[in-house]
Amino acid sequence: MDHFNYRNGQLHAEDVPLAQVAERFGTPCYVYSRATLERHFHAFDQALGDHPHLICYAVKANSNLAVLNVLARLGAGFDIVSQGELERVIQAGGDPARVVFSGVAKQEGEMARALELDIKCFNVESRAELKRLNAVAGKLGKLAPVSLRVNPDVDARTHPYISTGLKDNKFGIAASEALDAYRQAASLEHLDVVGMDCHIGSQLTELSPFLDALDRLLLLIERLEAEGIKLDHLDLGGGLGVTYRDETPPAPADYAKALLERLADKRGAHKPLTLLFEPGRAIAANAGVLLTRVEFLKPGETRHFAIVDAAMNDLIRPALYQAWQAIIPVEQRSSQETQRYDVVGPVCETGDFLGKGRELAIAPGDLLAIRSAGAYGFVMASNYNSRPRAAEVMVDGGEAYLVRAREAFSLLWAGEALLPESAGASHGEDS
Ligand SMILES: Cc1ncc(COP(=O)(O)O)c(C=O)c1O
Ligand SMILES: N[C@@H](CCCC[NH3+])C(=O)O
Repeated sequence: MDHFNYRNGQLHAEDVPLAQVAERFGTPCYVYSRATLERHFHAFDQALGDHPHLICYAVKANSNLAVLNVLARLGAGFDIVSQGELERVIQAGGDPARVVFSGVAKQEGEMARALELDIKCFNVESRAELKRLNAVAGKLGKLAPVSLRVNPDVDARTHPYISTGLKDNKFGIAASEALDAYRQAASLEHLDVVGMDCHIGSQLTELSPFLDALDRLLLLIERLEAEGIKLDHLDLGGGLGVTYRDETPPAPADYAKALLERLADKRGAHKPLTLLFEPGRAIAANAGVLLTRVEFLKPGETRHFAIVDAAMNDLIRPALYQAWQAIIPVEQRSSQETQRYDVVGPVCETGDFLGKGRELAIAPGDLLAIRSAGAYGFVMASNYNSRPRAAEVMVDGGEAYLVRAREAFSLLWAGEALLPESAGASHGEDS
């Protein structure tokens, strides 16, 4: 569900016609809907009802400051994977006490900064990380709250590049090793064991892998309790999928209900564990579109190309995962005949496509919207081909705000330097 709809043949974001946004801010341009972001956050938050919980939005999905700010104002927590994401959360008004820090290779400096800000929890992914965190916390005279990310070896049945909960994946601590790792954590002086977490993959469209993972974690929690290691929270990660085309993922309410029921079944009268979730895509994907303009139509012998001004450097999901995202005209035309196009960008790679074989009625100069681009869109953009990054706009009711300007060309060489004139003087000389 989102707030991108046609009215009088014009695609709108909330009450703003997208053609107007393109006119004002240029293309390519990401457009986000505040109302959709809010609705998606509430869907999770309300689904948990009275059960103690915290929704920690996964910043990696979309780390635009305005997006983070919208969520911070709703009282969201945040799941981060780098100091960069932490600084963005703080800049956007997020509460560090609601931040959980995931990732397989946290550096000492990143740990120190997170400890200084007193974040809620470190989701630790290896024994070596436990030791490093203990040492950093010791040096700073801090007690680091930790949860161990357990790899439950559950098949998330998603794209192999975004499956994270299998033995073969680099993430987390194997379930078979977890008890021992918890004992180690509990023995380290500067660590405070507070939770357990897992994240088995992204774009999951079925409930069963989540439930299987939960069952495995609950077994471990029981064993830990028997040894006197008591946890306050259980973090079930993110991963809930969205509809890009015809997928039918469970709604956040059904997903939460199923997990709460399983928890009630298995934990009975135990003191309730606070539940944490780390949704990224389910909150942001359908809250954004990428606007692009048709530069040329290029008929070919075997296929026709619609060459647009957005490219794989702006949205890499189609090229990287063969992901399908809807591409629709911003202004509907009834008169033109449709044609099948490969929608491609200006980048010099055959892999630079945004969609293949799309039926469109378009002419050069027309605007297209690539849907479901609010998550893993701008954040994965690059400057490949020395292309500046697209603008980002947030729509709120009838207003459109520029929340990040299109990158200036000067940024493409900021921080670089030519070699000094003297360099290379000895080059090629006989020694
Ligand atoms: C640890 C962790 N938490 C949360 C997420 C967010 O996942 P999603 O966007 O699928 O909800 C990810 C990415 O898959 C992740 O690696
Ligand atoms: N970037 C991926 C999701 C990665 C999830 C991160 N753990 C995508 O666009 O589908």
